[in-house]
Amino acid sequence: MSRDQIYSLPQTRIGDFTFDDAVADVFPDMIARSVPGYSSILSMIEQLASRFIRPGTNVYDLGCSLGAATMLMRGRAPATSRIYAIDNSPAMVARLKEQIGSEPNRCDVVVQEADICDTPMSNASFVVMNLTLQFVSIEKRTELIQTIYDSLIPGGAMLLSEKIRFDEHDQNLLMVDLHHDFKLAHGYSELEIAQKRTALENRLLPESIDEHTVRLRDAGFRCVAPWFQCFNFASILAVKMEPAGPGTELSK
Ligand SMILES: C[S@@+](CC[C@H](N)C(=O)[O-])C[C@H]1O[C@@H](n2cnc3c(N)ncnc32)[C@H](O)[C@@H]1O
Ligand SMILES: O=C(O)C(=O)C[C@]1(C(=O)O)C=C[C@@H](O)C=C1
Repeated sequence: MSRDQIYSLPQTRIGDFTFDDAVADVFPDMIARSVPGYSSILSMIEQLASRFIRPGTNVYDLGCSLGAATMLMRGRAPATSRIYAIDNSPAMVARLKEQIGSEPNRCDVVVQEADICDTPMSNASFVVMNLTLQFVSIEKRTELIQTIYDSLIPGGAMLLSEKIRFDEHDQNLLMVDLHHDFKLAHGYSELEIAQKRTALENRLLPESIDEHTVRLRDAGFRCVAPWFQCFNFASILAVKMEPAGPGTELSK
């Protein structure tokens, strides 16, 4: 695995962070050393795939990067389901297309270079947005979450992982600081951390768990369960409930 050294030398002008060839080349190392709990989240995506993916349905990995979640889900998905792995970074999509082929007795994987905000979705049993919504402009997030909700079959689920912010000032500072310590402990220098922070400033827009929860509930998800948090990263499972059976009280 190539080591991420993108921000190791001083830069005179730090441009906005982009998912270009340089990032795609080192992405597995970058994300493992930058996101506390990334490997745990991936292994839970695999577990959830077994539970939620239904035969004959679609699965969406939105902002799939190099397809880490897609590969794990494919191992658990019925052969009659289909995974759409979507990303708008040509560098990520090219690498994933090279790697993924058809495998006997495994479901199809369709890799698409597209903006997830313009992607039609339907008949979905499981939708994953692992650290992607944070890069979508805030004005477009509500419509995107609604599109996902509408595309899900009853009983289908969405997993949303995000970098988060905290309303309480001291708590926010503490979590940002602990994330900083995490990066130092994983071999990044103060310079690398500072330069990447500048690059991400206008690109990665974190919201609070409450803001995410309210948006998910407003879209129609009745079960919204934050299930993971480590410092300023969190993951939420949202389930579209089956319609209530005859005689069952609907409690909203
Ligand atoms: C942090 S990475 C996601 C990591 C990946 N989901 C995983 O589990 O390894 C964010 C990805 O989202 C993609 N992305 C950001 N905005 C997007 C958009 N509007 N449409 C499609 N992909 C997007 C980026 O190109 C990048 O590959
Ligand atoms: O390095 C950071 O501070 C991050 O926020 C990590 C993060 C992310 O959350 O998406 C940022 C960009 C890279 O894609 C990998 C990880």
